[in-house]
Amino acid sequence: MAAALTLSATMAFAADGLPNVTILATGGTIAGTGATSTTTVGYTAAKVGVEKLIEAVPELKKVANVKGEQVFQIASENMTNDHWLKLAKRVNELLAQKDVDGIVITHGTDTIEETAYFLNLTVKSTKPVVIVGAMRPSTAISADGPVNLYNAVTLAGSKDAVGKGVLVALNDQINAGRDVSKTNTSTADTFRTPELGFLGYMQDNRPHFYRQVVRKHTAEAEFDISALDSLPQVDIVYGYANNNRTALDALVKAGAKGIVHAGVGNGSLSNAMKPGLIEARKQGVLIVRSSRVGNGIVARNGEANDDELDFVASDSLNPQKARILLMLALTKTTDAKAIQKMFYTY
Ligand SMILES: NC(=O)C[C@H](N)C(=O)O
Repeated sequence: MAAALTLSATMAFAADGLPNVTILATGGTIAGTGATSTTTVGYTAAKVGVEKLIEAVPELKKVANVKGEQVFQIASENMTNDHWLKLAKRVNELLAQKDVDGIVITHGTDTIEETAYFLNLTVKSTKPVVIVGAMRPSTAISADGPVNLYNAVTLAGSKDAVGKGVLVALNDQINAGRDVSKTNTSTADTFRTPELGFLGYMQDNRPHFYRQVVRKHTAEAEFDISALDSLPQVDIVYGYANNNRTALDALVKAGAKGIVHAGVGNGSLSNAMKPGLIEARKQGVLIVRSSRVGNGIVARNGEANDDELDFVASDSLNPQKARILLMLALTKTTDAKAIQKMFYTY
């Protein structure tokens, strides 16, 4: 295990009594600029640097000693496995330092839920990690970035956030990185944990927690990316009426080691798709049955006989999160039964 890992951590706080929070900036709309103050949709993401983001919220100084680092500057639709590996390694390096109490990551909202789950499984510390974004660019009359950033820094500097896994905080709500999803293309209240609910509120300069995720994460997770410079190729195929296996076959031919099937309903497989998945499995490709529904459990041996087909059921992970767990699982094993266990653990 790498020397930089902190398996259990307490927050030290600086001499002035404030926590030391590092903001890692990665781009997104929170750093976006529009042509006018009323432009809320047709803007350019990833333009404003981390120092400017910090300067825009002088109130941050009251809640933490804040340092900023520009890790990259992208719209989050361009997020890649390489970006995740770089980010997770930097987070682990920083959290191993005694003078870092928490991390905030500013991020585009389109893939926030994926980065949050990736870090939830690869950060080796119990110190708070909070991901934040905005739905409106920094230049908008109604910009949500400043208050979201203020709340995220407050949360990352709070002892209440220790050991809670990677958190996503926007719109005064705290969501778990495992479960949160973007549910609306453009409104400020887009981040939700459908049905299971969010964990708590940010209000009056402090977090108010009401629930906690019981699945393993961060310091308890078994995945170690410290020596990795790539991840196994895992892709997603989508279920829909009148579908076919063309995309699936192309992905398998292109070298996919795993396929997540975003099936209809409870992860159902059409007669057109099923033979392709069975063939792929026979060639050694791991198959995870997930659902495009976005809510609920895909039950093992429910809509397909996973025992017989040697498939994995995604439990409650949506396809994009199932892809992340399958990639990390494949860094440890290619045994479908062992991977199924991971889907019930994380
Ligand atoms: N609101 C946003 O941040 C959307 C933007 N496309 C991004 O994910 O970078």
